[in-house]
Amino acid sequence: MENQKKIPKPVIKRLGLYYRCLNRLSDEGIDFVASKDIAERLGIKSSQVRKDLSYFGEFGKRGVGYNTYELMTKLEKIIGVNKYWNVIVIGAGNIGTALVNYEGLRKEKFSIIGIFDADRSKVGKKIGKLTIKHISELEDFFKKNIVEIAIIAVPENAAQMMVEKLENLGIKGFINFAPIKLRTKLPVEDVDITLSFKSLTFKIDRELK
Ligand SMILES: NC(=O)c1ccc[n+]([C@@H]2O[C@H](COP(=O)([O-])OP(=O)(O)OC[C@H]3O[C@@H](n4cnc5c(N)ncnc54)[C@H](O)[C@@H]3O)[C@@H](O)[C@H]2O)c1
Repeated sequence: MENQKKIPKPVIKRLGLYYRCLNRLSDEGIDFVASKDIAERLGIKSSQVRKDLSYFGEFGKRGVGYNTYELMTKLEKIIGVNKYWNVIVIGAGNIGTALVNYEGLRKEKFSIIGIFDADRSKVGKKIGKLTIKHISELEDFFKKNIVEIAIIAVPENAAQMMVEKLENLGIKGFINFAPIKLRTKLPVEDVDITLSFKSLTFKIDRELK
C-alpha cells in the first residue's frame, strides 16, 4: 500500500484499461496472455504494459505470458482499493445538468466523468468542471476511459437508440430517467418521479379513507 502513493496517475488509469481488457479476454476463454496482446488491443506499446505492471511485482512468466485470471484478480485488488464507479450522462438537459451538479454522487463514489448531447449548440459549454461533448465523441471517450454506468437523460424517442450504442461500446448498466422500458440485457434502474407521486398520493388517499 505504501508504495502505491508513488505510482503515477496515468499508470493507475491504464491499470483500469488493462483490467477491462483482461476481463474481456477471460470472457473469451483466453487463459494466458502476453503483454503484446494486451498492448495491441489497447493500442499502446507492449513495453509500456510491462513497465506499468512491473510496479506491482513480477506478474508474468517468460514465454507463457500472464495468467489472465490471476492478473485480473491482482489488478482488482490494486485498483479496487479506492474504486469509484465511472459514470457518464447522456443528455445535457435539465436532468443531466442537475445530476452533474449534484455533489452527493461523488461522495458515494459515483464519479461523473463525461456528459454528452446531440445538440451541437450545447457542445463545448461547461457544467461544473465538465465540458459537454457531442455524442459522436462517445467511441473515442470509451477508448480512453473506463465507463461503467450511463445515465439516460434524453427524450423518450432517443433513449433506446442511445442504449444500443452504449451497449456496443461496453457499458455495464443504466440509470434510466426516460419514461420508457429500455430493451437491454444489461442491468437497468428506472428513476420515475411520476411513479413516486402516484405512490405517495395512493398512500395519502388510503390514510384519508
Ligand atoms: N424520471 C423522471 O423522474 C423524470 C423527470 C423529468 C423528466 N424525465 C425524463 O428525463 C429525460 C430528460 O428530461 P430533461 O427535462 O432533462 O429533458 P431536456 O429536454 O431538458 O434534455 C434532454 C437533452 O437530451 C438531448 N438529446 C436529444 N437526443 C439526444 C441523443 N440522441 N443523445 C444525446 N442527447 C440527446 C437534448 O439535446 C437535450 O439537451 C426525458 O426523457 C424526460 O421525459 C424524467
